Amino acid sequence: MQAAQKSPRPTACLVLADGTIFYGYGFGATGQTVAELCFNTAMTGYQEIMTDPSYAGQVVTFTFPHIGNTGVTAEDDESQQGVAAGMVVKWDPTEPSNWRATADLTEWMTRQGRIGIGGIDTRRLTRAIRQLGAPHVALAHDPEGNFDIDALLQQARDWSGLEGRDLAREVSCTQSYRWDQMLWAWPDGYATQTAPLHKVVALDFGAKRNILRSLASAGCDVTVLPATATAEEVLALNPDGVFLSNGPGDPAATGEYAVPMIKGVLAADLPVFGICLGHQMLALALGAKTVKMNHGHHGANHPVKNHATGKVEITSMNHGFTVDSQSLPAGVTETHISLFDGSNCGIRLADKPVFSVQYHPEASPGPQDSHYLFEDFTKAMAARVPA
Ligand SMILES: NC(=O)CC[C@H](N)C(=O)O
Repeated sequence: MQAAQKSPRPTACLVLADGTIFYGYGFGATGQTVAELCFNTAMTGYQEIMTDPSYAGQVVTFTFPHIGNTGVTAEDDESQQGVAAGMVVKWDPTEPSNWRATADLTEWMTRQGRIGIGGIDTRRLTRAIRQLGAPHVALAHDPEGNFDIDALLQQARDWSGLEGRDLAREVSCTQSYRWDQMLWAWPDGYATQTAPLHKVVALDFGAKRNILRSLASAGCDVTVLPATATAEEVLALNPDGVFLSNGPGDPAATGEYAVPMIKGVLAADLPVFGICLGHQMLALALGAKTVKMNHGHHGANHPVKNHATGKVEITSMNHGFTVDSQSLPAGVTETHISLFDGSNCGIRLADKPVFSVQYHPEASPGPQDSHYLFEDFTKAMAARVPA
């Protein structure tokens, strides 16, 4: 008997604002969504990527073809719910084959209300993203295969994009809370800290859980505050240091609340550490500018040069905006640069333990070369002589 043939009728389509259409097979939720399209080159960690709040407003193209092979497990969620708008893959998601899997990816995508499209020539699509610069797209999934292409194209063209969008406020927690979970494995062995030594206030602009775990494992007692917390609210908790999280959207659109809060914290002379959106916000508060990139950096294999050590760190990245290094004011040192395009990847105040990086030292997913930054932060807090 012949094996059942898959229906040739496409059940999903991806419409780029320039009019290019990709047809494929839908999985996960049905319906349609409009977003910016980016690509991620990581070989693993699709669940962490899909649940990273920094991907709000973006559909992610996975350039690695084996997506779905480790299934999903709640332990790997980087936030409470799927936040990337959708996913594009080359093959239909692979069946899970992993002892940690509690569900398969397609079922999880349905539960999360996220649309997936498989059967796409992701190499061709990635080239289009590089050429067009992160295009606006409409992604639709209909099991009957009925698509109103003109309407989808119009939606992609009408979408206002991420520039000027403040999404951090939307994905942030609304109430403050304490974080107490450790990493299950520390890069140099297992987490050893039992009693937290440093009181840290972490501003949640869309914080990934592994960042909070990394802080806790480095010896921080972490209190998380909503994105719009003021400097007074931060300082009222009497922290030893302040952490600025990653998050989605345009950093410049958060200036109304993030910049005055950071300026207030800097005036209190506390150690400050920022990651990704937190890095961009710190740069803005110090007087620098941020700009939109052509297609951003999204992957787990990006080489970054650390100017202080001369070493190249392989890093995890996810950003579509960047700090304009030409705009860094006097007193702010560029500490790291991307070896892909020379863009800024880190800053530090010359005379204070205030520093931030554009990439993701929490490595979720990704390499752990830059984990030392969490220790640099705790060392700065340990060295601090309270006023
Ligand atoms: N991961 C992040 O924090 C991303 C920061 C910002 N939304 C950007 O795209 O550049």
